[in-house]
Amino acid sequence: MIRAEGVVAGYGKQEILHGVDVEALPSGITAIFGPNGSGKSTLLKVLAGVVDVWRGRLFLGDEDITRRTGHLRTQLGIATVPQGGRVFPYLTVEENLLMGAYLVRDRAEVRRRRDQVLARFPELASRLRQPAGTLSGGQQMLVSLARALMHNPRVLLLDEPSAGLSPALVQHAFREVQALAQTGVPIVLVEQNVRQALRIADRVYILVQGEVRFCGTPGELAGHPELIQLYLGIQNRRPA
Ligand SMILES: Nc1ncnc2c1ncn2[C@@H]1O[C@H](COP(=O)(O)OP(=O)(O)OP(=O)(O)O)[C@@H](O)[C@H]1O
Repeated sequence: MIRAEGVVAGYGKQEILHGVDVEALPSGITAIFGPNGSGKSTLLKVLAGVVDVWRGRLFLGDEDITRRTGHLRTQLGIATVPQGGRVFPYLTVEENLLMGAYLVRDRAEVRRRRDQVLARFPELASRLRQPAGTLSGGQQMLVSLARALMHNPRVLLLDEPSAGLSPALVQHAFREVQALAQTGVPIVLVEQNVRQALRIADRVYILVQGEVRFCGTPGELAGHPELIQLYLGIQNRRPA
């Protein structure tokens, strides 16, 4: 699965990640938590190929992808849903979905994936001709997830799918993410909403100032109330 080994990366001259080792589970949800500015989104961008690796290596399965461009990584099956979901607002829902399969030449295959994705997200099926920018925040998030699935990804990188959603929609978004993971797509999830994310995570990393401070299961994390309180802002002993 996707793996970072001793990754050092940053912006300009500013080093943000100082030798990060992270390995996503081959199935299920690997959650990355940590305080604001600790480098979580940067790590996802490094995995996606948006931010360059300065030192260290990245692997997808056995393949070294450290020097692969973002475009090539997409071809290899790494799909990203950026923070806030981001749809193409003036394109219809259907056009947004088709953008997700832009690498696929075979039209029948594109139709097959589209039908599969719409079966997964039936509330989008009745809105195919609607400009995506006119959908609610929660629906836009579904469009982003659906578009990422059109890639038929080997791994899905999700950056704060709950950002900007109302509490009811947050629940909905997490249910969808969990359901996606249960279909067999491994997910790397960056989330501020730690309580909700802990309910669905299978492995947890805590990143602090660009370094990994914890790796384990949610159950193992529950045995470290000091980490939970210090870095995740949760007061009670049991996180979920
Ligand atoms: N494009 C950029 N150029 C320069 N610095 C950046 C850029 N993007 C992020 N940074 C800096 O990198 C550091 C880590 O940011 P990052 O967004 O990865 O943190 P984060 O853990 O995802 O934070 P948050 O939880 O607040 O989203 C921050 O100090 C941020 O200001």
